[in-house]
Amino acid sequence: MSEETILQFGGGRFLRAFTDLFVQQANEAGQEIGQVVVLQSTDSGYAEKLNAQQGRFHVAVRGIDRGERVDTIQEVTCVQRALIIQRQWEEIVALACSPHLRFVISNTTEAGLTLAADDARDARPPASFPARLLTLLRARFEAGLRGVAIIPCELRERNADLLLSLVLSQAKAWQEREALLRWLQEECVWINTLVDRIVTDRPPNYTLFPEDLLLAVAEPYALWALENKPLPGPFPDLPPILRVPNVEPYFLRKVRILNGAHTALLSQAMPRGYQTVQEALADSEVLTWLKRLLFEEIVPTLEGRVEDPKTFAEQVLERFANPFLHHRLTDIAKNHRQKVQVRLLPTYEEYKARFGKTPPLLEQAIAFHPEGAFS
Ligand SMILES: NC(=O)c1ccc[n+]([C@@H]2O[C@H](COP(=O)([O-])OP(=O)(O)OC[C@H]3O[C@@H](n4cnc5c(N)ncnc54)[C@H](O)[C@@H]3O)[C@@H](O)[C@H]2O)c1
Ligand SMILES: O=P(O)(O)OC[C@@H](O)[C@@H](O)[C@H](O)[C@H](O)CO
Repeated sequence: MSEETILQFGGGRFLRAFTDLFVQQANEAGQEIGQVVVLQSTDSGYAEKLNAQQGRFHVAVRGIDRGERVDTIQEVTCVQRALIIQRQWEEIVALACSPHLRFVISNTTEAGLTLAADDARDARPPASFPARLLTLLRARFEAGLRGVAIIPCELRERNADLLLSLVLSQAKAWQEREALLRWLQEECVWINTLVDRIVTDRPPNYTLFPEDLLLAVAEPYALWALENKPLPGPFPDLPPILRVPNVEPYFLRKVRILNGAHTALLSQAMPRGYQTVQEALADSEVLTWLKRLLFEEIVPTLEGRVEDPKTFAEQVLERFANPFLHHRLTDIAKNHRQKVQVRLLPTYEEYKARFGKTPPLLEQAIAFHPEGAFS
């Protein structure tokens, strides 16, 4: 199927090795999902690279899966084109009014799920991601077309509900019509999700497809939990994709354990001068600290609330040790303060409330500021 059915805010390595790879695999399995158009929000430059490569790139899946070594590579060809929001807004508005469009997928990081002060209704484009989305959906509504499914991948609790509330706030600030507000809530489907797969750039020693500037490296593990609401068209149906009544327990377990451990690890690894997660965990002192954090402070706050947090934490340690990944600490340190708020502080507060004392390792991790680590 050659129609462009998916509008994707963001084309970073995570979306390439996760949603795009799934769309590719589903298309190859005859599921007829359609093609993706990537929208570049920042000046990261990947749109030019994607277009120069005719939308094609490779995903290497590398690691150990149930004791077996996995080292595969797959070409992804489902990205039709990439558009730059600042320069090609009118083309993007036209695409939003395509009858073929069914899904809007996003990964705009922690920075994307906020409104900008004084965003102008007639700006082309508006400044914030929610205001841009509102403008595109309004164009679609005014064209008399059916709603779409909005599937955010940002690691925020109830990410779709949050995005909808931001879109509605912006719509009220712009005094949009009631009919549009109803259409957004009743004709569009807002799907809360939880994503999980560690994705890194090409490691220095990986020599396949040297001409591919967009090659991403992923671990074999992948989980995409999506709220099970009716969708406007075929969506990838693959083993890593779970349609569930409620994504909350998946979010809580993954973000508090895996992302919490990553963010906390910086406090031990950066001052020691390590560059990657794998290097840091080869240091037995750092590994022991991380295990204590996980099993003495994080897992106890999740017992009885999510399924088997201890086993999940053990699996996370194995995933972190994946010798084929080159996971840079500087990538994990981006937007650090916002990550601490979501990934560590709630555990800290819940630990104090549940056990009546301060968790010492979490306290250390929360006090750490990566900017100061190199000074
Ligand atoms: N890499 C992973 O292992 C992984 C796994 C799960 C989730 N994630 C999510 O991916 C994000 C990081 O992405 P990546 O690993 O692909 O890194 P990346 O640097 O390759 O891509 C970052 C993406 O975020 C977008 N972005 C950054 N700032 C933005 C802003 N202010 N407004 C709109 N968009 C913005 C960029 O355009 C790009 O698409 C994290 O926030 C996390 O939520 C990453
Ligand atoms: O991608 P970030 O910057 O939000 O967080 C860094 C890592 O914790 C994250 O990328 C994990 O590897 C990922 O969330 C695993 O699913």
